Amino acid sequence: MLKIGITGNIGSGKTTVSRLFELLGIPVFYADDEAKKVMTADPELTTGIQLEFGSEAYFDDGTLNRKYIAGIVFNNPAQLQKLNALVHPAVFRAFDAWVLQHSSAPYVLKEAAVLFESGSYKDCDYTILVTAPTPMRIARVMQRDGISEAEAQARNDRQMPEEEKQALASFVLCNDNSQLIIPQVLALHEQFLTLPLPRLLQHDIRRFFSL
Ligand SMILES: CC(C)(COP(=O)(O)OP(=O)(O)OC[C@H]1O[C@@H](n2cnc3c(N)ncnc32)[C@H](O)[C@@H]1O)[C@@H](O)C(=O)NCCC(=O)NCCS
Ligand SMILES: Nc1ncnc2c1ncn2[C@@H]1O[C@H](COP(=O)(O)OP(=O)(O)OP(=O)(O)O)[C@@H](O)[C@H]1O
Repeated sequence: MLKIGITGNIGSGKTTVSRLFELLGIPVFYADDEAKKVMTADPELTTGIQLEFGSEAYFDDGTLNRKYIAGIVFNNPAQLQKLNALVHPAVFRAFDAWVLQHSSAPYVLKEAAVLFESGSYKDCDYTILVTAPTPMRIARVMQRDGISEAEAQARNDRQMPEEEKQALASFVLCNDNSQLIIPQVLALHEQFLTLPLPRLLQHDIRRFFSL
């Protein structure tokens, strides 16, 4: 069974695109959601996070104080690295267990904001990058989350630039409204069902034709 990573910088539309694959019956593991789950459910992790970021990291009822943590980590790369080092191993383990539960699917998707930054793309057979220009992505996130331009920009600045990700991705989906997204998803789905080329070969073909 193929494991396909799907990512894109903030506001690119990777969750929207992943939902389209779900409509086609493809199981999707949402790493960002899983991260939040383990950050409240795994006692070792909650202790580690409190030791690193203080007891304000959680509300009295045990829920995660996302705004507080976001305020720290998205303005300080070293703090973000510490949080990633605590959280990512637990998410990787959860993904491995999840894959075993979906072994009858033709392929599965792992949706992750930091697929390339975390190195978890190396565990995928193929990767999809969803792209859109930065101002469009920032505007989408401001509208979706009701955050300021500076807050959205700070998160964007903590991510690897889109151009660097394009060089690593097996497939690129353009979600800037210049091309319809559903036909792009359908074409990729057909390809994954019928043409499971090894990742390296696919990557080399794309590079050869400058796709
Ligand atoms: C700091 C937290 C609590 C903020 O939560 P909040 O609900 O406000 O944001 P959310 O998780 O939905 O993230 C929104 C967007 O921020 C960006 N983002 C999130 N985590 C990271 C990260 N580690 N590095 C860079 N950008 C990130 C992504 O574009 C993401 O889609 C949360 O993002 C978090 O715990 N991040 C660290 C864990 C992590 O890496 N998760 C993602 C993949 S496992
Ligand atoms: N093609 C599109 N046209 C207009 N709006 C879109 C399009 N694609 C996504 N959006 C909207 O943009 C916002 C961001 O999309 P989405 O949540 O899928 O992005 P994301 O890459 O998962 O973001 P994040 O990294 O913040 O989790 C959402 O409100 C979504 O409805």
